[in-house]
Amino acid sequence: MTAEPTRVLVLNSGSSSVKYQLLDMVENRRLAVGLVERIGEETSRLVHTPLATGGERRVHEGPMADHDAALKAVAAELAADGLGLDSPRLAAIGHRVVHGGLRFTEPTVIDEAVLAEIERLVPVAPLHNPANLTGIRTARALRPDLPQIAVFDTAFHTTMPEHAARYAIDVATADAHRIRRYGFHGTSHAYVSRRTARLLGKDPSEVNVIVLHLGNGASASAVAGGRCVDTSMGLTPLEGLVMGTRSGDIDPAVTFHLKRVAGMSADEIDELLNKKSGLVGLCGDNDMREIRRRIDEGDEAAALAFDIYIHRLKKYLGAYTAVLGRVDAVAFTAGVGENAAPVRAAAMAGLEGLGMAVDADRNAVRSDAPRLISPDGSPVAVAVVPTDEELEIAQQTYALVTA
Ligand SMILES: Nc1ncnc2c1ncn2[C@@H]1O[C@H](COP(=O)(O)OP(=O)(O)O)[C@@H](O)[C@H]1O
Ligand SMILES: CC(=O)OP(=O)(O)O
Ligand SMILES: [Mg+2]
Repeated sequence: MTAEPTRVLVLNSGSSSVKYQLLDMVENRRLAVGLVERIGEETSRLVHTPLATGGERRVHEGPMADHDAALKAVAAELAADGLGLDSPRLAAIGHRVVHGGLRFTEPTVIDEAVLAEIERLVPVAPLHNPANLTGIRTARALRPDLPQIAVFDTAFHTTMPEHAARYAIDVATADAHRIRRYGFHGTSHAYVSRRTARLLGKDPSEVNVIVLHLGNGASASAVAGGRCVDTSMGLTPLEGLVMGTRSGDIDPAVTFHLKRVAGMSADEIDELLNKKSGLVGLCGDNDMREIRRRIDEGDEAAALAFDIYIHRLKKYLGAYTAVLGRVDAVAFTAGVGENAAPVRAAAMAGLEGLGMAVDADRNAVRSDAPRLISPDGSPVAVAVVPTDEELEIAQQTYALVTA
């Protein structure tokens, strides 16, 4: 008797990391989860947790030159638990792909034409699409017979109206080069906005939610009745909030100034704004835990970086309140949003006029569960809703291959 293929492997390849999960979609459980960090650096680190066997968490440190090496190491870990990629139980592999342009609005079976389109979009997602492509190519080489599905960060944002998606620049130039606001982290914004509605006991179609996805990359979205109507990232994942290493919003003339006055090349400016700006540019650290520790020790650069980060968040909360007209909930998610109570408290401080507040005791609770942190009777519900991009990608992948 051959067991049914009911399992999905999800690969979420970031610029220097891979998060992965193996899930059984019928038994509704995760069999293995893991993370490879610092790919391409001197020492990479793989952390693998074999949930199915109940085995111990395994940690390996050593150099992994690229995403190909990382993925082969992941495949070896899975094989060691009897969950290898050669398993007939595997139904598909689901890949997070960051930039899908306008062409991909749904999960898509990957073929050569799809790969070519993801490749064509590399210039507008230079930190992400190359890693996604390597992940896909390695996975296809390991299991050429298996459906490989791409789930795009941009898909959820394709409902944005033209007045939110267009930049106010010459239309002919914009159209010739497909310059518009695409938005990213869409899988997370979709999952979290729906999960927030459920937390309120409502259908997603009934509620307006502002989602703050605050990870290393960070973005805000305004979701009206389940549809995205605005988001803070644009043509590329550089626009919007202050991030770990990215500037977010700046006057575009800063770039001309850097070129003309500081003599920097386009590539150097790109590197400056994407990798040496944001929190790391302001204070040398991009990890919010380290920044809070330094603030507690009286470090002024860390305190200013934190204040700039919070000021930008408040501006988006105000903007999206105006865009939505009525806000039912604000949801904090991703590494910073889920874990950093001081960020949530500071972002909400003084926003009583918008109907937003946090209860200090509720905000201090540490938990993996979606939860409200606003006081009872608050006009806007403020929530912490852990994201699960991998589950969302697995569900979309399995739905496509079993349709
Ligand atoms: N306990 C914590 N307290 C504060 N910040 C945290 C904590 N845990 C993680 N973070 C922050 O979350 C970030 C990573 O978030 P994550 O959503 O995993 O990002 P990404 O998916 O972009 O790699 C870290 O850089 C750190 O700033
Ligand atoms: C699009 C994006 O910024 O993704 P990440 O947060 O994984 O870097
Ligand atoms: Mg992320």
